[in-house]
Amino acid sequence: MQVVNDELVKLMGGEAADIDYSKSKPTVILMAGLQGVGKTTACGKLALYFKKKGKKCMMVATDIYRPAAIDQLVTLGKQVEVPVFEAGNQIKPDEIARLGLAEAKKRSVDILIVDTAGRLQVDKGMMDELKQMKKVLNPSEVLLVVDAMTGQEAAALVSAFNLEIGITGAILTKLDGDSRGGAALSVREVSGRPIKFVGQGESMEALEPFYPDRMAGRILGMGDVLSFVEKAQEVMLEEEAEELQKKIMEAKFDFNDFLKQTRALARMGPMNRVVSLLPGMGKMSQEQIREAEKSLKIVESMISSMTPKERSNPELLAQSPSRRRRVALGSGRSQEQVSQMVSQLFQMRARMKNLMSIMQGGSIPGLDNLEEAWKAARKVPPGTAKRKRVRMELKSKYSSPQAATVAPKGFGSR
Ligand SMILES: Nc1nc2c(ncn2[C@@H]2O[C@H](COP(=O)(O)OP(=O)(O)OP(=O)(O)O)[C@@H](O)[C@H]2O)c(=O)[nH]1
Repeated sequence: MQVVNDELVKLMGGEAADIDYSKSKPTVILMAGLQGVGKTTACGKLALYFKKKGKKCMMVATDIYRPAAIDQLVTLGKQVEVPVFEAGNQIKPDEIARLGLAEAKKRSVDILIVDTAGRLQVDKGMMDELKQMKKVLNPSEVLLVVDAMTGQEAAALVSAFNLEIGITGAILTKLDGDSRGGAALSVREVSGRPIKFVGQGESMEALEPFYPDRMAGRILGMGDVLSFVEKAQEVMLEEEAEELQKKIMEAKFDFNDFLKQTRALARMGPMNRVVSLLPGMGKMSQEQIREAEKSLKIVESMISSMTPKERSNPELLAQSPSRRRRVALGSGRSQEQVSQMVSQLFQMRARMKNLMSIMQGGSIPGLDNLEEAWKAARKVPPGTAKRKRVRMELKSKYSSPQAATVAPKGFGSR
């Protein structure tokens, strides 16, 4: 498995590839791809990504064929607060591009992102138009936007674009879908060019740099513990986590803590995406994940109809059938659902206490010293060979299938 993983990583370029910034402003990024792959959405996401890095951005709308395309980009521009240059749909795309570039220079913009029209399939007209725009713009990047759901035809598509106009990289979109992202292999293998970003949802925040090692883990169904930890750190402060760990140790985990956890989990992104990051959990079907989400909603509705005292003292509910009846009525659930939920909390307390006592001796079997190793990895400067080696060691140690412990039946599960 490790050998296959390493070969996949190599196949996809080894490590993340950054945008090639031009020496003189603006760095021009020309977006290309078939219709409906997510080019326009990717423009908005890229604009937000660079804006967060402190770059001054502007987008150019050159898709004069699809009626709503210009409005769509203008709307996305408003959403991410990045200006969009458009000149209606009566001027030729390369002329709009020329005017947009001039405007970007006037405003001394750092990054200019040019959206283009997609077609249902690769056609000569589309290629000629893109060639013309490339001549006008002389872009630093020509990014081919590929839908991750594309199957084997991705290879033909990538080579057509690369041969005709020459791409510098790709963006793989819709990775939040069921696909494992195998199209990533075609992009690199066929064009020799790196994937630079991945899109994981319709929202403007759902864009991340592409990490070959993480994608390899995903393709092999080994999850991606490192991305999971990063996401968890984004939604939960370290001190909160420590305070929670203390409560678990003392078997005092209550319904308030449970609510906090479910809300933190919701902030990490769509459940199917979060679950796919956990080793061994990739096998959960979409149906099971939807079931789990439904159970969480039911549990949350019952917790919300508890009094604050009951939330922090679940014993009150365990001892009083009338309290349980009131909660059932208040949440529109049955009394046995409330009783089951209360007893599951106590079971969870016992199980988590047991898990913690194992960890007290060092760590969870198979994930020993993950925290220390993780901290050490983050100290090594990114982009260095050492960092790559440390990440590969982390990866091999914590994301292999044997490290995957099947999660105990969760709270509210059937
Ligand atoms: N789930 C998901 N949907 C996406 C993603 N990126 C784009 N979409 C959706 O895919 C559809 C097409 O996106 P567009 O950005 O309009 O695609 P396009 O390539 O610009 O299409 P044309 O303008 O017709 O060429 C829209 O409904 C987007 O919301 C993604 O990463 N995940």
